Amino acid sequence: MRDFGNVKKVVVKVGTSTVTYPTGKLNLSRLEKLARVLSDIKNEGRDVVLVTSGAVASGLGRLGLTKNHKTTQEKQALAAIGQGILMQIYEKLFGEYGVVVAQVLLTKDVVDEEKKMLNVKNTFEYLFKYGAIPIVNENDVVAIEELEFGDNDTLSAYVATIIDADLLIILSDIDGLYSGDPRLCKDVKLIKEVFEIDSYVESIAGGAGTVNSTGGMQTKIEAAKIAMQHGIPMVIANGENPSVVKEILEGKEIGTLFVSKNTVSR
Ligand SMILES: Nc1ncnc2c1ncn2[C@@H]1O[C@H](COP(=O)(O)OP(=O)(O)O)[C@@H](O)[C@H]1O
Ligand SMILES: N[C@@H](CCC(=O)OP(=O)(O)O)C(=O)O
Repeated sequence: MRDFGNVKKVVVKVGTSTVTYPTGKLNLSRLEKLARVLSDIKNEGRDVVLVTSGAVASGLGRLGLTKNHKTTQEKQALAAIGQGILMQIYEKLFGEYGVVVAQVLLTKDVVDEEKKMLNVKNTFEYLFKYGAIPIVNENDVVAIEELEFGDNDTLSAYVATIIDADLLIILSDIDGLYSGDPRLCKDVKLIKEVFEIDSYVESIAGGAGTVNSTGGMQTKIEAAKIAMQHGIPMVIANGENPSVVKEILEGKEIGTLFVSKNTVSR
């Protein structure tokens, strides 16, 4: 068993493959379960942040387009269309559980500028005071790094450091970090715990698995580095059934845990 009994602040990141179908349409049954479990862990008394991808895919889905060969500018416009679609469904689903949500669009440079970072930190603080669940995505109209490198994973790690989270959970379309990309290699094994991001870990992390996703395991390892440097444990788990979030918090050994050896248990 893992000891997450004292986790007060938790950041949960969901990838494009978790919230949308390859058609770009919303995966409603999954989103319903996600809203339910996050509302539930909020009711337990925790501060919860949801970092969500899926804006570009939702834009594609709404327009009936496919991803192939979209330019960065096209993706920016699609993200602007899709972001509203995402917020509309989150507003509806969390609203059913009486939970207030807030849209927070960020760019990663907030961590480089003290003034901006303080503004963001203060906003999160008041959102928690108001009992809201901040729903974060990158501001793709302003920043293009993520659209090119698929980096909501590292954005979620930055958010975890800004709010001084006790745990970061990344939900993906795979059970965790394997000894090789299961889509490409046979006989790969799930790695349960990683205590250090060394050259071996970097070497086994490959790119994205599905048509609308970006970043793959590489950006999740980058996220783990950031989290571990700040003493924040991170778990990668399969978001197929979002109720795993609750099980992870209960200490069940699900997915891959990244924890620096000198991190005291939170
Ligand atoms: N070593 C690895 N272990 C697990 N998955 C890997 C690995 N290397 C590459 N991948 C790929 O990373 C994918 C998950 O990342 P990604 O496609 O970006 O999804 P998400 O939308 O959840 O961010 C997996 O489906 C898998 O194909
Ligand atoms: N801001 C983009 C996120 C792109 C991205 O990082 O996607 P993913 O690899 O699925 O987490 C969007 O909402 O489409």
